[in-house]
Amino acid sequence: MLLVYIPLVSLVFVIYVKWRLNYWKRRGLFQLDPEFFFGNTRNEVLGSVSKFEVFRDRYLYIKSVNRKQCGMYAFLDPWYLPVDHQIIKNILQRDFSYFENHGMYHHEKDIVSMNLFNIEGEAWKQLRVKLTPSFSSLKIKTMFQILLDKTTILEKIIHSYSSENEPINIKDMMRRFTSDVIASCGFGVEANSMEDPDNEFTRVGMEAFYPGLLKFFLIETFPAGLLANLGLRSNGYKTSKFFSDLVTQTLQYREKNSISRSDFLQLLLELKRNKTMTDNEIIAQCFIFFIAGFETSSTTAMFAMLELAQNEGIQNKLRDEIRSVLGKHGGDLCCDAVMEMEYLDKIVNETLRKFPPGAVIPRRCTKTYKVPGTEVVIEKGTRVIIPVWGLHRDPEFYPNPEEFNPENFSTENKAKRPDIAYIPFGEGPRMCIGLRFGVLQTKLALIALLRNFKHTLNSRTKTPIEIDPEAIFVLNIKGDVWLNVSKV
Ligand code: HEM
Repeated sequence: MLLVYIPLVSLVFVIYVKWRLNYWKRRGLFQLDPEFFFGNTRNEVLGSVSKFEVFRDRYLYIKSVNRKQCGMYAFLDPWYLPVDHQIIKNILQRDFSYFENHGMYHHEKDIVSMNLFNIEGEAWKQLRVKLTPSFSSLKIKTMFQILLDKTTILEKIIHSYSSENEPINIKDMMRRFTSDVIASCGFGVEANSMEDPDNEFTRVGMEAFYPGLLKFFLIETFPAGLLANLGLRSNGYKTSKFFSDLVTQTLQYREKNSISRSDFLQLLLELKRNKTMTDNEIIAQCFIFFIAGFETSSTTAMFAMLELAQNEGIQNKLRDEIRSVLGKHGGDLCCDAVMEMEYLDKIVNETLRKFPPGAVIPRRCTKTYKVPGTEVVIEKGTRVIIPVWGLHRDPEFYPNPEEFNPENFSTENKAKRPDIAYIPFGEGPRMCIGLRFGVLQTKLALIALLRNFKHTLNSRTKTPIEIDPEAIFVLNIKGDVWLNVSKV
């Protein structure tokens, strides 16, 4: 009997898989050739290649065969990949109401997962409205002094490396700088990770960022309710507990001692006093500010330094600008001085173009959508991938996309391409809420590193660089980046 059933069940399975992997063809959409069962994601799931590079190259391939969009499969799950800039713009802006969710795992039992990035629909809208004032230019100006204090520490540390003629591991140093900034501006906690390498904050941040491919696969594949009830914590049990305890204790301390401080937690505490936010909601938002804020900015500063260390002319020009603007401000590193540094702005933009931390942006279709100007219909529930890195490396928008050229951001060159060709912070109502803060901390790190020091690439840095396949949420380099530093 078994001999009859096994081949029969196998046959039914094969037919089912093939039928699933024909989903896009049946809907009249060009599709990437899927592999049996794995679809188009085998190499990413096995960790042999970075999913960010895969999507960048897919974008370039699909454009090269003159297609505007395509279908693909994560195992048997159909995903939609637009490459036409107008379709992408519609999804992110005009037709946002069809694609308002990131489609990320979240469940109430997993407190930190209920954060602004993950939650959906009406709950997201309401929370976004409540949190937006916390990130206004004015609020960020009130945190400037905290940022400045951390910048001064960074500069002192760089000074000691140069005096001792020691190379700096800039990847690690930038992580420590941004985690100290966010811990302090976020919740008034002095993480001191720049001075204390074994600090808990950096460890916790790394655990959240590198969950491992297996856990990522589970989260992407199985229903959130099932996983949460089985005890899964998307960002690790220790990370969740660390944040819950830290925020709860800080909240209690401030309430008990009537302490007020100009940081994000204070703004959340005011929402709690107005009865518009609960303790658990506060914990989740503190968590996402830390997680979304530290690795994105630290990799931006790291990639910028990697480029500058290899482009002496650009590095010198930037240092000249920093010195000249600070000179006009009597040597005072103030918010206005940072805003006046136009070349620095171009360099940060060019870094975010060449190496966008959010190299793909996920969306979930929330209402069945007909792609304008085509017959293609995207069903409710379909995963959509916005190929940010592909747009940023598209020769149609950037004539020499592999070259690090800050002049890509001259007024003249910006006017030559559509705005949507540059979206390191996403676009539309769901774009990054911490944009200003992220850019400011990156710029301050670069000022501290460059105004009095010259950097070159140390031979311990592996070139050409490799992208880390295990970096799942934020684009990163495999291995470390070492720089020689000397006083100028
Ligand atoms: C260079 C620095 C940064 C980059 C490149 C970056 C990039 C991004 C991107 C690509 C998104 C998704 C946007 C979309 O779906 O359209 C995002 C969302 C988000 N970012 Fe950032 N980010 C940065 C810094 C920060 C900082 C400093 C914070 C907080 C302190 C932050 C908090 C968030 C949050 C909470 C969201 C979710 C917004 C929502 O879903 O409504 N980010 N970021």
